Amino acid sequence: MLSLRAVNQYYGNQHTLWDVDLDLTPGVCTSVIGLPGMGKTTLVNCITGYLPVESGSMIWQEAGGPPRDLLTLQAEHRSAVGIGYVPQDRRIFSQLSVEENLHVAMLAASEPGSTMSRDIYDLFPELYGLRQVRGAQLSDDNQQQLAMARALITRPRLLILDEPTRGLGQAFIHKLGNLIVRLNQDFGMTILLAEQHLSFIRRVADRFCLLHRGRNVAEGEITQLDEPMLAHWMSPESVR
Ligand SMILES: Nc1ncnc2c1ncn2[C@@H]1O[C@H](COP(=O)(O)OP(=O)(O)OP(=O)(O)O)[C@@H](O)[C@H]1O
Repeated sequence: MLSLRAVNQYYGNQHTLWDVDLDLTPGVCTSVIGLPGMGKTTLVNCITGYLPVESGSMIWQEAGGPPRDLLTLQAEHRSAVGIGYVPQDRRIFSQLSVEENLHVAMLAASEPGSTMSRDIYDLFPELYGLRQVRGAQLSDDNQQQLAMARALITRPRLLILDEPTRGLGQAFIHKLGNLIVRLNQDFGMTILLAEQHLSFIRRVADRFCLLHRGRNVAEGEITQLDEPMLAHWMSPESVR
């Protein structure tokens, strides 16, 4: 579905991503893991188009469709090809109600004639009772649900989540895990999850890609993410 080859990114003259290769397979949940500052957010922002890439390629291809060079598309056009994004800071409109936030997302998706679907409230039943409540008045858990609902209302084929568990309690994290598994297994959605919460990653992801100082140093099935690998790349000593 999405193939990255030799992606390099710089912040000014700071070389941040180094020759990153990554393949996302349809229907598979892949987690980009790594300690803080290793480049997870930078990588997802390069895929969504919010950050420019210095060199490399990103090819998007769906079954039966032609390959498309994502790097030629602006961020808003990448969402139109089927990429939904839930950023770490959620970016919901705090002065708009839940329903207005969802309407804005639908308008931005530029699907002429599409109407607000009740399906989204089937996935997020708590939001139904909060339709008229402004974003700023929602709890953190409900803001996260709204950010996900906003990304899902455009029916993406690839959903990208950047540290969705950050700052949230265990009960909500459990519920979030159930939702991600459901989207992946029941709806066949391809998911890219930037995370560092290991038990959550093990529960929801099929595959991992481990970033260390902006390089993809290991990848594979989630069952291959074993203790020696974690000790080597994800312990405090590994940043020295
Ligand atoms: N806007 C920016 N300008 C300059 N450097 C940045 C910027 N954003 C991130 N960086 C740097 O790029 C590197 C990778 O950061 P990034 O946020 O991608 O890591 P991360 O793995 O997502 O970390 P975290 O888990 O803390 O979100 C870090 O050294 C960070 O300080």
